[in-house]
Amino acid sequence: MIKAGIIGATGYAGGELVRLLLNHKEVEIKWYGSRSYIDKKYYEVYQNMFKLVDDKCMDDNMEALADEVDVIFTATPQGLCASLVNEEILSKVKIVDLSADFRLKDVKVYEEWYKIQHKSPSFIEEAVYGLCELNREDVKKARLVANPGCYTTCSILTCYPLVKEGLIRPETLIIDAKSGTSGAGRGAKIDNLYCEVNENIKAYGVATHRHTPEIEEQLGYAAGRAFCLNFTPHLVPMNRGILVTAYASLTKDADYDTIRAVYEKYYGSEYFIRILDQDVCPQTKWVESSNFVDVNFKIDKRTNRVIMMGAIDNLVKGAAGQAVQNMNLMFGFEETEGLKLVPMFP
Ligand SMILES: NC(=O)C1=CN([C@@H]2O[C@H](COP(=O)(O)OP(=O)(O)OC[C@H]3O[C@@H](n4cnc5c(N)ncnc54)[C@H](OP(=O)(O)O)[C@@H]3O)[C@@H](O)[C@H]2O)C=CC1
Ligand SMILES: CC(=O)N[C@@H](CCC(=O)OP(=O)(O)O)C(=O)O
Repeated sequence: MIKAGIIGATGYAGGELVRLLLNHKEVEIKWYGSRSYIDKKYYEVYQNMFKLVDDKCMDDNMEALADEVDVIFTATPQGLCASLVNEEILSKVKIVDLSADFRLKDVKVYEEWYKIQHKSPSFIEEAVYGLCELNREDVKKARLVANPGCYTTCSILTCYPLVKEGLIRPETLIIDAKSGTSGAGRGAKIDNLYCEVNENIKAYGVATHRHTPEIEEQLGYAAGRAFCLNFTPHLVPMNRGILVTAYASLTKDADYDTIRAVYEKYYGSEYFIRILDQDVCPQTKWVESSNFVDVNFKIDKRTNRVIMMGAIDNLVKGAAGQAVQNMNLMFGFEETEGLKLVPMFP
């Protein structure tokens, strides 16, 4: 049994971590970190936790926390983890950071897209990008894991097999993505008010969204060359879920069986990635509250393009579920422990 602390336990991603870790056989939560609710009972922030959690919220003192737990999750705004971490802390505990602080290897790219100065660039090189299905062996050895973004997880896993096999032209890739509102966090923002989101759909961050360089970097590693792509996110009136539809020109003629075999090659033995049957398009409802990634594709013979599709729950595989999956690998637990969640429907 290991002890865990969550800095940012009162946010949506942190709250989802609590839900998942309460059902994990090998973990006991010791620290419910907060900024606004210090000394308040955690269940008073989330009444769904009434009679399940009796602890009070604590501060974000990572040094004190490092003496009490084996693993720290930081589910906090961009910049916070980088401002708290140091060598002494990392010599005592493992950290899974759900923010973007250690995802991008080039600190200049981080500072340009996030508009903040990185407070501990010396740990960027060491941090492992925690997309478990692609970096499993490195995650097992890591002290510091950069948990991927929600849009990025879905986009990369949807396109990765065809990029890796050189079956699509990188310069033609366009990723259209849609997210539920929980992706924007629990903080009050006018854009996320009921009247702004309900019965509405809108693109945002067009040509400027900060997940673009993260997707480009990771697909660039797969392609073995720099990637430059269009990524357009949309906000849709649902609580959870990300749906990705990605378009690219094929480098050669390929039929259904050829492309299917490529997806099978990379994902055929992955528990959390489900390659759907021919002509079945992923839906967010089919993965809701689970750690699954549903993927599929369709070849458009008229345009010689392939259309790749993927769906995840942004709070599970896009955040807390993936963080638990990473922790399982880092501590040598069964990778699926605490994560064999059956999707909710309807
Ligand atoms: N929501 C999602 O789908 C996903 C989120 N993420 C990432 O996870 C992180 C958290 O996101 P999310 O849960 O959505 O955000 P929320 O706004 O819902 O939660 C933010 C959390 O951080 C805490 N916090 C804020 N500022 C500080 C501070 N200065 N010191 C300590 N704690 C602080 C808040 O505490 P309090 O409420 O007590 O003030 C709260 O617990 C972000 O980096 C986000 O990018 C990643 C993938 C998906
Ligand atoms: C719907 C919505 O607003 N989504 C957030 C992204 C989700 C997130 O939390 O960002 P990271 O994955 O980088 O941590 C956004 O577009 O900024």
